Amino acid sequence: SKQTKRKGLPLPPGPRPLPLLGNAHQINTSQPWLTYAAWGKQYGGIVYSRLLGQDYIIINDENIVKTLLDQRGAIYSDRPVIATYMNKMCGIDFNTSFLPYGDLWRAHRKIFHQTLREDKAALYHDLYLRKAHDFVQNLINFPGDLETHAETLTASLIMAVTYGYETQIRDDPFVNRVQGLVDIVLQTITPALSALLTGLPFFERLPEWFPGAAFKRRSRLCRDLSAEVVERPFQYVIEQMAKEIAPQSMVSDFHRNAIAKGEGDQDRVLKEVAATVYVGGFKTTSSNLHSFLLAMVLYPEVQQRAQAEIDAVIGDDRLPNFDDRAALPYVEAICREVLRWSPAAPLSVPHATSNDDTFNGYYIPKGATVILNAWGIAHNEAVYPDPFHFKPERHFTADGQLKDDSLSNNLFFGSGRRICPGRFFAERSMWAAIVSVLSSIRIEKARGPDGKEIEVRPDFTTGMVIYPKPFQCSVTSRSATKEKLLRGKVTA
Ligand code: HEM
Repeated sequence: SKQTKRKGLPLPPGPRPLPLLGNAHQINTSQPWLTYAAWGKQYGGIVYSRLLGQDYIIINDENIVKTLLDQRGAIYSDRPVIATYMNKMCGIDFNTSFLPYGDLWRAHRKIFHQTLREDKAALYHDLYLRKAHDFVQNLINFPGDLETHAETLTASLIMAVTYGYETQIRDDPFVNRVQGLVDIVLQTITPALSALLTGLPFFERLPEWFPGAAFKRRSRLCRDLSAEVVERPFQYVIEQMAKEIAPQSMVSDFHRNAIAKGEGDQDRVLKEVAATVYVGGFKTTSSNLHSFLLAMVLYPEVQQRAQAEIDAVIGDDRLPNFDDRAALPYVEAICREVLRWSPAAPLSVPHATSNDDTFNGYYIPKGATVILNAWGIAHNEAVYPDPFHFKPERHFTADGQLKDDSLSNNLFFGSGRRICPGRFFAERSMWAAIVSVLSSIRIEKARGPDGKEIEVRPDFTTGMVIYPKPFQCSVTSRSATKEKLLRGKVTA
């Protein structure tokens, strides 16, 4: 056919006809990355499939990810048209993540680069630690609500770094508004839309997906909420700046510079970028923290080894800080293993080609959705033996050195020009939370009334972003001194 013969080259191999919908039993509908990984084994590192007239290229190999998404960034940096459409439907047109590859997207990335690149993300070290200490105290006081604590930590970090705004522990007006918007977005990103984004359904049968009355109501609510999410916190910073009491933040930083350079007209883009931080950073970061807690419950020997490392370096009379980071390689390996063991975005965020291309003798059509199967790569036993086992040791060389890799330069933050611009901030806030938890508390399986341990299974939700299903655990303080130190740092 015309499709397969263009340039005389075949499309990459893949299942034909696609065993889809009619043959739903052949695919795993709740974890499409499993199906993609199986296709990877059968057809190779690059696979072609087609759904509802759309071309999908699925990549199951890290080297191919680098070659295409990274080295051929000029072709592989667009987003699928359906993603842009989804932004509109959810009332979040401001969202950088789904903007088409073009000038507006470039203006967004420029602001991210100026405010959250590595040296800028490092300006907030005290903040990451202070919020991490609040997190540990919440875990000690209310161990039954891990997910809420992970989300509270993430929300308060995001609001502080973006706007210099200190959130209230409960019912914060800004957080509630953004949370409302995130909830609507999650409701709107139905399984059907996810299917179009990722090429495989997250559902058994094709449901109704076209906008009905409920959807129209929702989208009006979305637009109102969205306008507030973009405007209100920004105005807050401008007011704080006028009173000269605005702390360091992404918005105050950029705004001050822009005014100094006579570029005050960048405000609209700045507002949109700031509002995007929540959309991009909230569920992903809290998912990783939640997975870390789950791993610690399931792998007590890993927890003990990390605690021994921390105790040897830090002792009992202070808490860890960023100066200790290089001396704690095992903690570093735990952070890497969290990202690998349970990638928060198992299929990353889909890219799209803005031109035809050829690769290894295959034809890659323009407009194809390109999927990075992050979960599949992370669980390829040829690269990561015993892939379901949480094993920080795998990040060390045979002679005991931490492998030459950095946490932020990691496939699980995506690849190429669209790579996650929040990775330096995410990486540092994750490290601060993980090292603070390990140094101050012990997390274990909870015990039932019969005194027996309550079993915990590593079960995860499904969707574009995944996180552990609720599990029980017990939390105990490791040291009275550290508990006091934690409290000493807490803001009223
Ligand atoms: C551990 C936490 C996080 C993980 C695992 C993560 C992961 C990702 C991934 C996989 C992508 C897609 C990259 C690609 O298309 O190749 C992405 C994009 C993005 N992330 Fe993150 N992210 C995290 C935290 C954050 C934070 C804290 C922010 C905000 C500061 C953020 C903002 C964004 C934005 C704006 C994009 C879209 C970039 C674009 O389309 O150009 N992320 N992230």
